Amino acid sequence: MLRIAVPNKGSLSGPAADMLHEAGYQQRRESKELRIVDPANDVEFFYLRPRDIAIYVASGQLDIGITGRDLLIDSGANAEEILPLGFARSTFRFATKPGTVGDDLADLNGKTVATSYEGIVAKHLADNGIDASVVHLDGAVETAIQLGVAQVIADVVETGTSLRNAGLEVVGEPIMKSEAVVIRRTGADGEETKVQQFLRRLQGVLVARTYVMMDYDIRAEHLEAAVAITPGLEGPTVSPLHNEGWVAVRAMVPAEDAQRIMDDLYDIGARAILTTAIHACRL
Ligand SMILES: Nc1ncnc2c1ncn2[C@@H]1O[C@H](COP(=O)(O)OP(=O)(O)OP(=O)(O)O)[C@@H](O)[C@H]1O
Ligand SMILES: O=P(O)(O)OC[C@H]1O[C@H](OP(=O)(O)OP(=O)(O)O)[C@H](O)[C@@H]1O
Ligand SMILES: [Mg+2]
Repeated sequence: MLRIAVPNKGSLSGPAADMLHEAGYQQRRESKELRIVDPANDVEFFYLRPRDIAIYVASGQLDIGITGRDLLIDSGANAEEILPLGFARSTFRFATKPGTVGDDLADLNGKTVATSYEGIVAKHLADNGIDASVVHLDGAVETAIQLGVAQVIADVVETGTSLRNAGLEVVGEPIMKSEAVVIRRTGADGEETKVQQFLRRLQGVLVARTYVMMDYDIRAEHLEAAVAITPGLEGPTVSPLHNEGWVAVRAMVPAEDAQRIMDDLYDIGARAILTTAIHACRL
């Protein structure tokens, strides 16, 4: 049975459960459940603190886990990212009160940096030869500056609202970009067939979320121009129509471009242009 770690709280937990549900896996019914078995899919899910997931996966007790890239790197655990999942996207940045330090990393010399991600910050400072102290806080680190615990913070930024509310601004280059990822113990090869099947299911959800199916009719002489607009994945399906000189074309297109593609197809003579959602797929 495949043993999988899933975030039990925080920004990762809801979207991770939604994605697993869309991939056809049973998920827990209430938030206090710490473990469930999905016998139909031969999978066992463990609901763990996001920060601990890389440690469990690295220990070899769990085959795979879903966590944040930043949490994986911060943990220093012997696990690696095998599939990015496109949700819980964030940037990890330094921030401070305006005027405290400039954009040069060297300005952090001698300063105190508060963060919940001590591993990432200490390594970044050391790699860049900066001599700054790091104070570990569990969360709400934006307040550390007002309360005098640090002059600088390093934290997850998504919309920037938390920083603005605390009267802070980002300084320097982003330290890293993060999103939810599937992780596995570095070099692991156990349960290979089941792991690959699990990854294909999640990839199927990612594709279903990012592509739509587009169908249209076009005169045969404009087909090449239409195929250039909708090349599909392995080339579009082209079928003859009952009306001589016309063909029907079917191709997957990126959902975010669908409206522009429909305009472009219309302009070269395509008609009866339809888009439909993809609910699941295996590429
Ligand atoms: N506002 C946010 N937007 C997007 N991703 C976020 C946000 N806050 C945290 N994350 C991501 O979520 C993961 C951290 O999850 P974790 O559950 O530890 O913290 P959290 O979501 O801040 O929850 P909490 O601190 O309430 O427990 C990291 O990968 C981080 O990049
Ligand atoms: O840029 P924003 O959209 O404001 O998002 C970033 C904020 O979200 C997270 O905080 P959370 O609410 O999880 O609280 P925490 O600091 O206690 O983790 C993160 O730690 C930042 O504070
Ligand atoms: Mg948080």
